[in-house]
Amino acid sequence: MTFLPQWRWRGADSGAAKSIPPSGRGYSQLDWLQRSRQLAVRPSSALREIGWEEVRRHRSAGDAWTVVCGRVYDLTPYLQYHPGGVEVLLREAVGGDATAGVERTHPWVNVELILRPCLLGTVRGE
Ligand code: HEM
Repeated sequence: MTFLPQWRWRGADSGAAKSIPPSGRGYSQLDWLQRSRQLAVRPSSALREIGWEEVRRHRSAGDAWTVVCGRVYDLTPYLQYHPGGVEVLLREAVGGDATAGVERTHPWVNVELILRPCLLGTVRGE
């Protein structure tokens, strides 16, 4: 059996070796679980309604908000742990609505659970 380090496995569709996540060891979903436990989950009293114009202002790798199913998340700490890589999130999630992308690529992923410490509130009007 050929051993592939976890950031260079073969994609089921392409067969080509991928180089994601980009940062090497220490960025698996289990590492995120460990990291996320160090982040405080906001109490429900701290959650708020957030407008789209505010979401759109947080659109960089250092300040990355997104919306999935009407919930607003600060994705910044999760970016480097995303198994699909950082770039796709910056392109299709950050500063906007990631719901369609999640549904298209991995509808089975429990975003609500994974991003629990990242939850900021809900989108106004949804
Ligand atoms: C914003 C919240 C998101 C979370 C929490 C998340 C989480 C995850 C997780 C856990 C996986 C591994 C799934 C598995 O192996 O079964 C994954 C893979 C992937 N994600 Fe996401 N994702 C998010 C958004 C997105 C978006 C918006 C896109 C693209 C539009 C995307 C593209 C991908 C791709 C392409 C993979 C597959 C990587 C591979 O195996 O080659 N993700 N994501």
